[in-house]
Amino acid sequence: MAASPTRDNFQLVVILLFGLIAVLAIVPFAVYRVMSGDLLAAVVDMGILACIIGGVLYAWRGGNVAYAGLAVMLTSTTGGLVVAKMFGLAGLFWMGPILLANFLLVQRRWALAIAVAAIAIILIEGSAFASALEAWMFAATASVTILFAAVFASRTESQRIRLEALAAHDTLTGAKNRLAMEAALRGAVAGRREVDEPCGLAILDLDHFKRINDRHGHEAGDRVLSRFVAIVMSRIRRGDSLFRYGGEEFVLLVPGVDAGALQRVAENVRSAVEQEFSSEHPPVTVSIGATIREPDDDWQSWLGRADAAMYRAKREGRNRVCIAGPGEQRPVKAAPSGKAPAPEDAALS
Ligand SMILES: Nc1nc2c(ncn2[C@@H]2O[C@H](COP(=O)(O)OP(=O)(O)OP(=O)(O)O)[C@@H](O)[C@H]2O)c(=O)[nH]1
Repeated sequence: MAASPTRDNFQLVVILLFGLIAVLAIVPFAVYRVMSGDLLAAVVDMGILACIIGGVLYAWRGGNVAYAGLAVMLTSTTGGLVVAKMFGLAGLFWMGPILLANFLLVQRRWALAIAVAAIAIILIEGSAFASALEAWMFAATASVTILFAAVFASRTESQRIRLEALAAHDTLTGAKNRLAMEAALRGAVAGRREVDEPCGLAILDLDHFKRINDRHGHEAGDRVLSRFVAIVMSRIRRGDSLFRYGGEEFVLLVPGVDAGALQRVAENVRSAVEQEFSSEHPPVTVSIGATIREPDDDWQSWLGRADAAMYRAKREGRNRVCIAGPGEQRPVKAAPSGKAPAPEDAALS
């Protein structure tokens, strides 16, 4: 099933909602202006609406949401200024919601800068006010409004960033989680069509991890998992990503490497783990299966090949790196009649 474009895109959702609210708010006024013979005002209303809808459609059809947000903000704020000029104090009522919405549409500093500029233009132009007191009251209320909006936007932003980090990371080890892994592998396979650079993938599985739990307890096992992740993270580049695939199994995505470089990265990780845990009893080691993305891979076949190589590393004695051969697959043992074939896991226990 195709993913909805709004599912993971908060900014796109905000822009779409803004467009919907703009239609609901502006269309009745445009109709009223036409019916009361004020065609110029109706044209202004429809012009503002057309520009906002253009920005919304651009974002919806895959355009850059940051640019779309800026375009929608500039259109609505300019529209608000024109309406204030045409209708005086009554037209100024629109500026409150417009300046508030800007904090949802674009980054805080842009919203703040545009709000200050819009308030300054209205005050300097001055035709909306019958007295200095009115101008002061507008300046004070508008300033308080944008200050609250800025504080609220800042809190919302930091909470959203924390929630996104929580949703993408494994809480025990800090590695990215399986959900993030699937998205990253899908992206790497799709990106192949745009950038023709090689990309490596490795599965890292701790050896005999059950023994650590059995001898030292589950909490000691947890500490080993966290230390393992810290060791791997210290050996990989900024653009590489480590994911917890499940239990004591991890996936490492290494963009921009060929098979030789991938083997060196994996070997470096393997020997670092061996060294760092050499004084433990039992010693902790890792088996690694790695492979380069092939032109006709989907993410599952790519991962499956790395898994087959990791399985071979286990069979060949553990604590080693195996690079998948072309078309390598995890062997299956003959199943009893009537049952689906199962991987030869029994041989590893
Ligand atoms: N402490 C701890 N243990 C975990 C966690 N997740 C999975 N495990 C344990 O990891 C162990 C995995 O055992 P196996 O699948 O038999 O693998 P293994 O002992 O590493 O053996 P090989 O992979 O064949 O080398 C099980 O005992 C799980 O309980 C976790 O989050 N914390």
